[in-house]
Amino acid sequence: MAKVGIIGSKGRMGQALVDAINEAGLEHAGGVDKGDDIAGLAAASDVLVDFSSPHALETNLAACNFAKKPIVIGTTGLEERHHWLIDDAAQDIAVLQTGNTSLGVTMLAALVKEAASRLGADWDIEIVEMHHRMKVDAPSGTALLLGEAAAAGRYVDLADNSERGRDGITGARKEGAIGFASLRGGTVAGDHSVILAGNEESITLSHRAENRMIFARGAVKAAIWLMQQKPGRYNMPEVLGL
Ligand SMILES: NC(=O)C1=CN([C@@H]2O[C@H](COP(=O)(O)OP(=O)(O)OC[C@H]3O[C@@H](n4cnc5c(N)ncnc54)[C@H](OP(=O)(O)O)[C@@H]3O)[C@@H](O)[C@H]2O)C=CC1
Ligand SMILES: O=C(O)C1=N[C@H](C(=O)O)C[C@H](O)C1
Repeated sequence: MAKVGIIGSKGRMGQALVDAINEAGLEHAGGVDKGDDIAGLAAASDVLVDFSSPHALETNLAACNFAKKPIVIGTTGLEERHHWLIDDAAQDIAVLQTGNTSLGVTMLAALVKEAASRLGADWDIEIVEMHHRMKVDAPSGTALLLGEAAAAGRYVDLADNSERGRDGITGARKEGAIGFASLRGGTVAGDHSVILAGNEESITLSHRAENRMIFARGAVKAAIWLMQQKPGRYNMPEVLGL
């Protein structure tokens, strides 16, 4: 039976993961939180799943690389330097990083890419997300993933076209911009809408997470799949065949 180690085990996602691991008939190899022994966990696990903090990423990747174990990274709030670290580690071990492990969001991203590629740049794209009051990063990893999908559909770079944190006299919207807005409150597990606003008509593509088990089940599915892969960097569409 495959042994799954959890990074961020006492957190909201870590707890949901324990249920998903049991539900899938896998073994829980143990878990770590801030200050715990990640090297020991990596040695004891067949695959690791990380829902913790960007601050932990470098150490986590080093431990997985040393033990030659694959890792699923669901942690969000990652910066460019974190993606370089992931690319580097993926030369030696299998790594899957995603802002959202659910089937629904993976499908939504494919629909957003398709819509963005078929509609002209005169259709303005805005991404709105709402999460629980404890969330520490914005925009959400999912919002950024959906922004990347829209940008890929338009064959442009998200970094050159995103508009974040509008406030005050912002001036008119730039043509081709992909806008982000983040709401925080209550216990919302994760709501995302991508609005494509044209002249006198608009389309809204949305996803609502009703609870965290959708993320946990997706992460376990990804972990099982990742154990069979060669070193490299992978994503959820590959796991789900979308
Ligand atoms: N990709 C996806 O589908 C999803 C991603 N997420 C992301 O997962 C992450 C965790 O979310 P959530 O569970 O709600 O957050 P929580 O704050 O509930 O849990 C985070 C856990 O990580 C631990 N942690 C913090 N720093 C470290 C560290 N340096 N090393 C090891 N463990 C550490 C915390 O331990 P301690 O209390 O000791 O600090 C805590 O137990 C977030 O980035 C979130 O956005 C969430 C849901 C789905
Ligand atoms: O922090 C959360 O809770 C979530 N984080 C992920 C994100 O940043 O998109 C995924 C999900 O929406 C829940």
